[in-house]
Amino acid sequence: MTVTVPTTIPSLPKSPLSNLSARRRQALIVVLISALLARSVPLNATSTLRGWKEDRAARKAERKRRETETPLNTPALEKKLVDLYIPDPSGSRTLLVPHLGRISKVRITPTSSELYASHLSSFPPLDPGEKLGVNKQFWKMLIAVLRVAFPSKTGKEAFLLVLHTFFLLSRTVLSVMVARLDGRIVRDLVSANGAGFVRGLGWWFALAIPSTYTNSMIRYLERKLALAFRTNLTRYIHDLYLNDNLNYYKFGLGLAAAGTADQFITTDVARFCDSLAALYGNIGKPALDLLIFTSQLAASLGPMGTIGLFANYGFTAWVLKKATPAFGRMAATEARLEGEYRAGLGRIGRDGEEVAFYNGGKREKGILLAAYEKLTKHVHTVFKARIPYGMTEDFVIKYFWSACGYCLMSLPILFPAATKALKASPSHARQELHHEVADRTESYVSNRRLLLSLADAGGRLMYSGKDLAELSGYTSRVYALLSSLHSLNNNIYPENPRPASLEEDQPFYDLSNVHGRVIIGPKHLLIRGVPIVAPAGGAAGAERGGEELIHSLDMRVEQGEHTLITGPNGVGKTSIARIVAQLWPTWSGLLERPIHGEGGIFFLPQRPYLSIGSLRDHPHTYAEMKSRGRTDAELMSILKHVHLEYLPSREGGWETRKEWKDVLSGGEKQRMGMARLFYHRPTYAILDECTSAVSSDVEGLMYEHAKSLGITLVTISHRPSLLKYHNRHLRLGDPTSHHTSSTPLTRTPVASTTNLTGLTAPQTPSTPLAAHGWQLTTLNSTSAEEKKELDHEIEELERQLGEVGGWERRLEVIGRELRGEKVHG
Ligand SMILES: Nc1ncnc2c1ncn2[C@@H]1O[C@H](COP(=O)(O)OP(=O)(O)OP(=O)(O)O)[C@@H](O)[C@H]1O
Repeated sequence: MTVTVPTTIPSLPKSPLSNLSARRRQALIVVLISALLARSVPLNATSTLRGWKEDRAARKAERKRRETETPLNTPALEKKLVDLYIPDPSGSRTLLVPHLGRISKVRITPTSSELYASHLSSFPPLDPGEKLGVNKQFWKMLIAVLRVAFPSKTGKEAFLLVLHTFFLLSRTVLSVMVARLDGRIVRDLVSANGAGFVRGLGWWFALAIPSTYTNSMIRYLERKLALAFRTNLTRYIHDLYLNDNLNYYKFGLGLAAAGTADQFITTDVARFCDSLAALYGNIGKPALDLLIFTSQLAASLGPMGTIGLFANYGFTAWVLKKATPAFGRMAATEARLEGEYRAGLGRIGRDGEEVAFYNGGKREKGILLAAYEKLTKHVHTVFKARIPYGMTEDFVIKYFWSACGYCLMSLPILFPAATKALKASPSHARQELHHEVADRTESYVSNRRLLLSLADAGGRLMYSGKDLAELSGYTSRVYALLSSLHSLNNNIYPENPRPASLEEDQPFYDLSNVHGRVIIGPKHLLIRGVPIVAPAGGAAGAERGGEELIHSLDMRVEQGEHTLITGPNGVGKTSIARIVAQLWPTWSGLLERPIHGEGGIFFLPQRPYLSIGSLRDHPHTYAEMKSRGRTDAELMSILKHVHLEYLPSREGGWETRKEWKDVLSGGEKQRMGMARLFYHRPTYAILDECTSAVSSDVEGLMYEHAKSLGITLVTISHRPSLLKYHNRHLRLGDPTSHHTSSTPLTRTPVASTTNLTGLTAPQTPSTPLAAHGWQLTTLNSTSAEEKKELDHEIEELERQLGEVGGWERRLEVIGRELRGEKVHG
């Protein structure tokens, strides 16, 4: 009988569990891995370690403090949360975050402007025609975003990554051990070795504990890593989005990337981080598995088998690359459509009352459904594209790979076995049969398990090609957001050539060509030669530039010069405020204004702004109030001036937290705005229709009070009744024809020119101004001197009127003398 014994099968190393030297080898591997990991820690590890230890000690102390506290009930918690955060002179903030009935203190250090400046060159604007996918541009974008998500080689993320890598390596080592043990158990079973079999089972369970722990830790660390990436990106974006350059406003205006910021900052960033953290595990681990398993199998499969294995990898990668649709572009499109749908929902939430009054639910539903349909249609396309791809993937990885595995395994068994069989003597054959079969069984079981793991690793590596493509989509979204914010922050816009269709005399306002001068700090407000232009970004901006509302405005306001701005709807009144507040650019000319806030200039817009927080938070947070020595009594006296003294008792105290924009009436909201003005007492206030919902009597009292506090008012309004609180009047549009009734009927403009440092308005007030004209007049009756002069004039006229009787008598005498009559006396 011919026995096919594969002598060339190098018997697998004895099980590490039963062989001491093998165990030593395993230990050596672990030591080597640890040494490798230790090497990955940079040389300045001592200081890093010290910093890390200090951090850990601080975190431990904070945890202990929280653990010793008894959880609070909601009202007590709310009382403790009187401050949203505690500011620090260094610019950091300690946030008070409620968590499980206790308050966690989280210190947030703002991102430095130097860091933003150093990152600017990494985020050039994305070319709209850029092809999305796993290409050179993708790697560039990924590296740029990683500078934010993974800021330091010695930071928390690096530590997590090292730990993650360690567990990934451990899992591979454990998988090899399990494969060997599997073979060993079956071998003992085949050779009826009961003791060995039981020992094997014992090791089986012993290995189960580190294996399951390793698997759980891998998942945990992957999520921690994703969260750490997200935290870094989110804080960086928040600091860039909500800074003094008003990037949030400009982003909303559509001057940057198309899309809504909330979708970008929430979903897209989260998806990017999850995808990136998972990809490390999905690529790193299988790649490592592939190396280790291949090296383990190479000894069994021989050089031909190993070459075959690599040829197989190459072929699979090529087939899958050919079969992969543009997953990156699809992911980016899906994110954009999700954003549009989300924006629709957000709008209904925000303007719910208005929609309800207009009974606009049906229309909004239509808009929402259309957005949702657009999204589902796209998702459908993605699903469909996945069918052939999934089939190819499954066929290649599950079936083709298994068949190849069997073939490869058969190579050393079938061919060298024949040679060995010829050489084997029949007397030895029977004797060795038992051992050889057992060895072969062990070898087969171990190899099969390794091959299965290899197929699994290879499969995951190939699947991750799709993940990588999707990551490229998310990367492009996060990159677009960061790049847009950087551009906005540095006022960088794409340069647009002047459109040929524009007439010669038409100015072209391109955002990349803004050269007005803005000086913040003077004690006056000066606008000299500034065009009032509504900016336009994107395609609209390229086509016709910004919209000119006023060709050039000159106005100077010194303290005490209360100025009322009137004009027809849409003429550009609020736009002046937008330019002064620097929401819109100063295209040319000069703008000088005080600093924003206390002691400077304050803006009250048409729509009152009320943040979520306590009633007290509206002028200031509790901590800020305390640091400035302001008191509740002072707050109450301010509320009296705006006739809202009933509010704290009606709403349950100063600490009550509510969605104030829904709780207060329109007039109350506007009066709260005035209360904030009185609290901050700026030198100048630009009031834009901010009392339109307040009754005239209260409005008058508030204006008088503002003036008594020394606040110079620049008011935008349609109410002629407000004219009496101002001594100058800026009329926009054509003042001879507009019907806003802001023209004073009883008060005559005494001059059409301003007498302020040579700033002049058009010379003839009666001349109809151009559609985009303006006229600044000084009103007379509020000046004491003018009043005195007028009194003198009246006295003189009355004196002259008193003389009329005498002159009439004299006229009669002269007439009689001329007729020859005799006149006596
Ligand atoms: N965000 C914007 N983007 C582009 N154009 C805008 C924007 N806001 C306003 N405009 C344009 O600027 C014009 C002037 O707007 P503005 O708000 O200054 O008018 P207004 O004089 O204050 O009008 P009203 O009396 O109705 O408040 C509008 O007609 C509009 O065309």
